[in-house]
Amino acid sequence: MTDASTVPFIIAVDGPAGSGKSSVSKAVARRRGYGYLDTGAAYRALAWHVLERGADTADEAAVLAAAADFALRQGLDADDRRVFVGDADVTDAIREPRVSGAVSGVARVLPVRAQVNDMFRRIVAESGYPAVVVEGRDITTVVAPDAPVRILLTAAPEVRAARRAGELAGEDAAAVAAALHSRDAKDSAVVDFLTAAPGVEVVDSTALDFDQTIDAVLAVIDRRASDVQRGADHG
Ligand SMILES: Nc1ncnc2c1ncn2[C@@H]1O[C@H](COP(=O)(O)OP(=O)(O)O)[C@@H](O)[C@H]1O
Ligand SMILES: Nc1ccn([C@@H]2O[C@H](COP(=O)(O)OP(=O)(O)O)[C@@H](O)[C@H]2O)c(=O)n1
Repeated sequence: MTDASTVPFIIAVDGPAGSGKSSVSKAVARRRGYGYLDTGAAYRALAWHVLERGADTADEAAVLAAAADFALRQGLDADDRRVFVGDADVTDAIREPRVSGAVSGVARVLPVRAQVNDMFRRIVAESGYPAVVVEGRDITTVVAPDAPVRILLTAAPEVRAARRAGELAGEDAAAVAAALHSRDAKDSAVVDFLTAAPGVEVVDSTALDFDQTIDAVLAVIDRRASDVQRGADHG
């Protein structure tokens, strides 16, 4: 599945927390042999890095300083979700509530967004995969606005909160829900991932189970890919 001469076909997936972006994108990538890029993991790793330096992500100068010295390693293999900052394996640490609570501070710093977006585009371009599913908040609008497939994955707020609470065993469900909604409110002040930009297809997973959501996303990919092919045939 790796051919460095291939320009990857990008499948851009955005949506709020707990909508299923990571799990659904990963499953789609596995089924099709595509690459998978979790852009939120990079923001989380940078937030971890800021905290590790004893700083606060509310301090923009501290975020910028940490970003200037940020050695992130993250692959595109859906079966290898490990994330490193330097030699530290931060795969589990970046999912901890202290990092989730700090990450929006990193995400609101615009020069940081520009820096990580360049990194995402480079990782995808050099990946060698025929196609890459890239998921986050601003992939359909900023990182890859020309992607042939652009999807906004949504679900009702209470459904998203319940899904996230189900993952964080031992955490208080009401506290998890409050943290998730507060993070969405902060994040959506920076980029709009609650409404679909023109040309972006909405997949609402509120009433869909996990497999049905995967099928809905695959159906969009196949439809868009055949539109692209038809355009090429007639162009
Ligand atoms: N359609 C669905 N039905 C039920 N559970 C789902 C569905 N989509 C995702 N999940 C589960 O919800 C949780 C949150 O999904 P996740 O992929 O982490 O969301 P996001 O990346 O958008 O925050 C995971 O445990 C995942 O397995
Ligand atoms: N493209 C992206 C992806 C994530 N983020 C930030 O990174 C955080 C973590 O993203 P995530 O995708 O891991 O979050 P979940 O949806 O998994 O809860 C978000 O809360 C945003 O602050 C962003 O600003 N832009």
